[in-house]
Amino acid sequence: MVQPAQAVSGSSLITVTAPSGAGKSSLLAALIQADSSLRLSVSHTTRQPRPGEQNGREYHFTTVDDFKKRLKEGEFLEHAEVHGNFYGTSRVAVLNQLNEGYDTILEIDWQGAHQIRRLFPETVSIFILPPSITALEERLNKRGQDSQEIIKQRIAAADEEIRHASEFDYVIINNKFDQALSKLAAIVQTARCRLTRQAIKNRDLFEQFGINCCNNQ
Ligand SMILES: Nc1nc2c(ncn2[C@@H]2O[C@H](COP(=O)(O)OP(=O)(O)O)[C@@H](O)[C@H]2O)c(=O)[nH]1
Ligand SMILES: Nc1ncnc2c1ncn2[C@@H]1O[C@H](COP(=O)(O)OP(=O)(O)O)[C@@H](O)[C@H]1O
Repeated sequence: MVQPAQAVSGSSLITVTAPSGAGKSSLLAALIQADSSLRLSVSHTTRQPRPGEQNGREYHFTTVDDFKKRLKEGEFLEHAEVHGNFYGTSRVAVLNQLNEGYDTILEIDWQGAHQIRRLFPETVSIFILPPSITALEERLNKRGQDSQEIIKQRIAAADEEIRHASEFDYVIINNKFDQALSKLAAIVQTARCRLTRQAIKNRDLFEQFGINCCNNQ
């Protein structure tokens, strides 16, 4: 069986999924700050920017028409509708990052993680749980960036999202932030070793994904 794109350049592809407010963005920001060889993929979304969010940094913000056009043109490695908005991962951007030698994290919902797992079975998938639904609600309120209506919608969706946690390779409960961060860092490190070993076996994917050959294996 052909193996994942992460393998082709010796870089790893990892997915991180969590209900809104569980703390995935905060954990990933801290992880990436401490490790310059890790990169996050910047998704396209039709959601409205929150206060402080910058186009091209948190997301590439776009319209529904533009998103659908990109989708039709095959631009996305995976995509999903989440909380009434479209989200998608740019195929070219991810493959370029992997090619440049960056281990790449996709912060995507369970539907996207499912698509990535089907495309690249060796991808390591991580699900982050909040300690409780009450904590989730408190965190979304404390974050203070969404309306009460949106917060309610996200809390209501959390139950269904959490049902998918058992499909993931690893589940982390984000109760104490520093402990969750240590666990995430350890899992990412293990994933990188595993995926780099796998890379050596999968050179046939270079051509399939249009990736330049690398010299580091
Ligand atoms: N499938 C998929 N999901 C995404 C993508 N980008 C973000 N998401 C997910 O969309 C959901 C909503 O994200 P967002 O609106 O930023 O809200 P947040 O979860 O409260 O930070 C989260 O579950 C994200 O992981 C993507 O490119 N693809
Ligand atoms: N372990 C934690 N304990 C308390 N608050 C947290 C913890 N982790 C994250 N938060 C806070 O919860 C809120 C939501 O976190 P965020 O990273 O935006 O979640 P997500 O990206 O999953 O929607 C933020 O205000 C963040 O500072």
